[in-house]
Amino acid sequence: MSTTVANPTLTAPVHSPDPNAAWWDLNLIATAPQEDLIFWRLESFGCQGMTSQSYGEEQRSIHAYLPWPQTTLLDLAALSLRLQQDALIAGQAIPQLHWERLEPEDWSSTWKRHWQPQAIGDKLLICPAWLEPPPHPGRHLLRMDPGMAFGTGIHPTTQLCLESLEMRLETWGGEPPATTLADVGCGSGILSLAAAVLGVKQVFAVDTDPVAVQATLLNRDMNGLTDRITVAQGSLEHIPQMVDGLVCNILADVILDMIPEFRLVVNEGGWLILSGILIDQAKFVAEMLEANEWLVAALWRRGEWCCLNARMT
Ligand SMILES: C[S@@+](CC[C@H](N)C(=O)[O-])C[C@H]1O[C@@H](n2cnc3c(N)ncnc32)[C@H](O)[C@@H]1O
Repeated sequence: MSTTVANPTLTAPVHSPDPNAAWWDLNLIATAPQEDLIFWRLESFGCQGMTSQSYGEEQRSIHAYLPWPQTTLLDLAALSLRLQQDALIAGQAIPQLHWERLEPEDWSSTWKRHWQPQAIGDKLLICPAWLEPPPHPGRHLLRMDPGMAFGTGIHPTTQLCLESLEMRLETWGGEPPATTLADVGCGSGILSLAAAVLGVKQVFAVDTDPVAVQATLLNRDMNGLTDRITVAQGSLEHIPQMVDGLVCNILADVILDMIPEFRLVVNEGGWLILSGILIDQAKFVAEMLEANEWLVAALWRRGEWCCLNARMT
């Protein structure tokens, strides 16, 4: 059995769920090819903490969470209808949505049960902090407790950024091609941690959400990277110095606004890794990059999501 977790949503305003509130636990049984579309619909609806458990090759049990009582039974019925319509339009089997109410505090621990260690790219193994890591020869171990912040490493956008970082930071002649990096919208800190273990000497992580700042500090210290990662609450303007590279996994709208500012923090010859971008938004983001004298060197895609790698022209 394998497990994937997305925590929490990308498309709703990113905020931290209140562990003192009750939640709806939504469950759908679907097949693997249906998964992307269902995740997309659940995210658009504002669901959080999505998980997908595999049984055999094809079957998936998908869980997602919505706050109670802000979400009424009528809302759930509407979501169910949307999911059915999506499946009909895509010519897929109709998934059945079931829901139950979770009492306060259950939410924060429930999704953790579904999250298992996961190898990403060729060099990383992400392991929930509360589990014993499996053997991981040739891989750097990152122990993560994202708490209520985004960034378990399972969302496609996080994976695309991790894999891009790995490719970018391949050592040539023993020296990694970046010594400083900014991680804008650090969430759990997963990208900062990965960059540090892959060789970046100093990482500057920022996030507007104090919950994310706390999670990054916790994960940084738990992984023995205290002296390599500086964390601040805020955004681009809180990067304290010029950097060689910048990674940013937020939403396309936010990234579009930031693009004109990237040159103010990235050194000559520097590079960008940008995700949180839907595939049909990629063209706008690429055009904005080019208009600001960035060369789009690669586009990596996973499902509906993509990641742009750019360098300064
Ligand atoms: C999708 S999460 C990415 C987390 C992590 N970097 C990853 O790749 O898994 C986006 C994060 O960006 C933060 N954020 C949103 N708008 C921001 C902004 N304008 N400046 C800095 N951080 C922002 C959110 O609080 C959230 O933690």
